[in-house]
Amino acid sequence: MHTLDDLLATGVAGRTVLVRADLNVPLDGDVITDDGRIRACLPTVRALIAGGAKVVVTAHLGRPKGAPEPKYSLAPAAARMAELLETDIPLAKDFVGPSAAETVAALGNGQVAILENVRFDARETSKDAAERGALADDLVAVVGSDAAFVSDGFGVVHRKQASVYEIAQRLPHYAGYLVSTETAVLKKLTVDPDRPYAVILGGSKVSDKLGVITALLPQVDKLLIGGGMAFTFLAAQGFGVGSSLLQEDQIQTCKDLLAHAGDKIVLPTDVVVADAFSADAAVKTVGVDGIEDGWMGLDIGPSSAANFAEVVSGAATVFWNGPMGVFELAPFAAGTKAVAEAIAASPSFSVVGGGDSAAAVRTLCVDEAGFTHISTGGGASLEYLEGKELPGIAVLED
Ligand SMILES: Nc1ncnc2c1ncn2[C@@H]1O[C@H](COP(=O)(O)OP(=O)(O)O)[C@@H](O)[C@H]1O
Ligand SMILES: O=C(OP(=O)(O)O)[C@H](O)COP(=O)(O)O
Repeated sequence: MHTLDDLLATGVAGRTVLVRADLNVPLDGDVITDDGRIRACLPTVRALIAGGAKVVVTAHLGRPKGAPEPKYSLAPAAARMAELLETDIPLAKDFVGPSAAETVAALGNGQVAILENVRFDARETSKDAAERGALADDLVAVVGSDAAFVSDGFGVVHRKQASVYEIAQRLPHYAGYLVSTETAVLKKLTVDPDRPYAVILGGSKVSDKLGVITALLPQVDKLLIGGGMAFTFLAAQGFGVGSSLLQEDQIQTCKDLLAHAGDKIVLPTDVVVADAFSADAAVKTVGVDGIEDGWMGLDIGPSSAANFAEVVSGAATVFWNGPMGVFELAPFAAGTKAVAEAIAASPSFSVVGGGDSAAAVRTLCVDEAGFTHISTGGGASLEYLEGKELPGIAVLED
C-alpha cells in the first residue's frame, strides 16, 4: 500500500490532491460539539499544504437522503478547519457541478477547498456499482485525471461508497497519515491481545453493529452491551422494553448469541428510563424487568455502570465503541461517564472508537491520557477487529 509519504516524495507542488476525510462531527444546531475528527485529518492536510499541493477535501456529514439538506451542510466543518489551519477555505456548494469545478480551478498551490457533503448525491451510497462509478467519474472530471487521491477518512473506510472506493480505482491512491496510524494501533488488538480482553458496545447504530458481535465473541473474554444496543438483547431475554430503541428483526439473533455465549455477554441489570427523548422528561431508574410501556431506556443504571466498571478494571485489553446512553443530555450521561472513567483509570491497553464515543470522552471531561488510543472510527474499528476486509483499505492495496 502506498502512503502519503510516498506521494510527497514524488513532489506535489501544483498537483491537485483529493483527500477523503471523515468530517462527520457531532453538531448542536450549527455548533460543532467536538472537532476531534477535523483535528485528526490536519496532519495529512498540513503535509500537503507544505508540499504546495492544491488540496480538495471531500467528506460526508450525517445520513442525508441523497439530496441537499441544510442541516447536513459541511459549512460548520469547513469554517472550523479554516480556523484551525488559520487560512481561508472555500466550500464548493456542490460536489461535482460547476461550483465544484470553479472552486477547484481557483485554488493556488498550498491552498485548500472543501466540497459540500458528498451524500447529497444519492449515487455516493448507491448499492449499484455503476451508479457509484458514475459519481466517481464526475469527481475525477472536477479534480482532473492527473490528480492523486489520499484516503484519510478512517471512520468511513468500511463503506463501499463512491468517494471512498470507486474514486480510488480511478486515481493513483495513497493512505493518509490517519488511516496509517489507526490501522497500526488496531492491528495490535488483533494479534494476541493481553487477557482478559473486554469489548464494550453501545450507541444507536444497532443494526450495523449487532452483526459484528458474532465474529467478535470468539476473540474476547467479556462483551459488555449498553446503550441502544442493549434493548434488543433485553427483549431477547423476554423483558418488555417500552419505547426503547429496538431492532425487532434481530431478537432471534440475540437469543442465539445469548444461548451460545455462556457468561461472556454482560447486559445491564438496571436502566434509566424517561417518558420522552428530552432533558426535561420525567426520569427514573428501574430494574430491567420494570420498563413500562411509554417509557424509553436512555442510559444504563448505576448498578450496571458499577458492574461494567468492575469488569473493565480487571481487563488487560479494552475496546469500547458506542456510548452507554444519550450522553448529550445531562440526565442520561452518568453511565457513559462511569464506564469511560473506569477505562481511563485502568492500566489496560485501551482503545475507544467512534465519532460519538470519542466526543463523549472529551465532552464529559474524562482524562484522554488514560486511553492508549482514541480512534475516529466506530463501525470501521469494529469491522477491522472482526477481521473483515474493509473496502476503503482493500482498494488502496491494488
Ligand atoms: N439508549 C439509547 N437510546 C437511544 N440512543 C442512544 C442510546 N444510548 C446511546 N445512544 C446514542 O447513540 C449515539 C452514538 O451511537 P453510534 O453512532 O453507534 O456511536 P459512535 O459514533 O461512537 O460509533 C449517541 O448520539 C447517543 O445519544
Ligand atoms: O460516524 C461514523 O461512524 P461511527 O458512528 O461508527 O463512528 C462515520 O462517519 C461513518 O458514518 P456512517 O455510519 O453514516 O457511514
